[in-house]
Amino acid sequence: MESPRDVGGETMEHGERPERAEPLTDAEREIIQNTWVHVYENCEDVGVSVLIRFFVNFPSAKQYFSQFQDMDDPEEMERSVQLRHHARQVMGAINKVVENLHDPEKMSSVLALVGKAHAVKHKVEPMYFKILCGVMLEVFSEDFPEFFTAEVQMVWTKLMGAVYWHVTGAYTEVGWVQLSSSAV
Ligand code: HEM
Repeated sequence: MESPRDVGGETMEHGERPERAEPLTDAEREIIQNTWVHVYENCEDVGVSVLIRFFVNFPSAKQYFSQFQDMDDPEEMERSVQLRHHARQVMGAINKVVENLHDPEKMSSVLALVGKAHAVKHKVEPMYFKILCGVMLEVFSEDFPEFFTAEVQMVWTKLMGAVYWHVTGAYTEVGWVQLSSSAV
């Protein structure tokens, strides 16, 4: 099991929520949009790789998925319809965020919806979002080393910090109280 990459912001368990997500500059937005194009062209493959890495390294995250909670074999996971479906959903939501970087309200409403659904419907421990954001960055950087230079990775870390900030904001709004440190 690996320790999660830090995508910025303190965990909710520590109760130290930054007042706002660090805003992106115009140049940073452009960097994200230019690099995302390459990732999104391979949306499904990259999304599936991200989720397999996530579930292999953090097996407790499988508990929320009825169809593969008992699966350990990455090849079997790759064939799971539910995993592939969630990979598309995750990548689709990130695409919406990237498309709306210039519109903070839209970006925040997209992520608030994601946060609310995961808190209320799926009851996912929010710490897993931080972990998954870190895994996304790791896989994007490994799969597209020519685009994800150190500078680009830093900008993406900032975006992932914003994603986590908005998602956890929605958890707070719906009164999430199930705080535990069992995620890692
Ligand atoms: C940036 C991270 C994530 C994004 C953008 C995302 C996006 C989505 C979307 C758009 C849906 C469908 C909407 C809905 O059900 O209302 C969904 C469903 C779901 N998500 Fe996520 N998700 C993320 C992270 C996670 C994590 C970390 C977990 C658990 C460890 C998780 C577990 C689930 C489950 C269990 C479902 C329902 C799946 C099903 O019905 O087959 N998600 N996700």
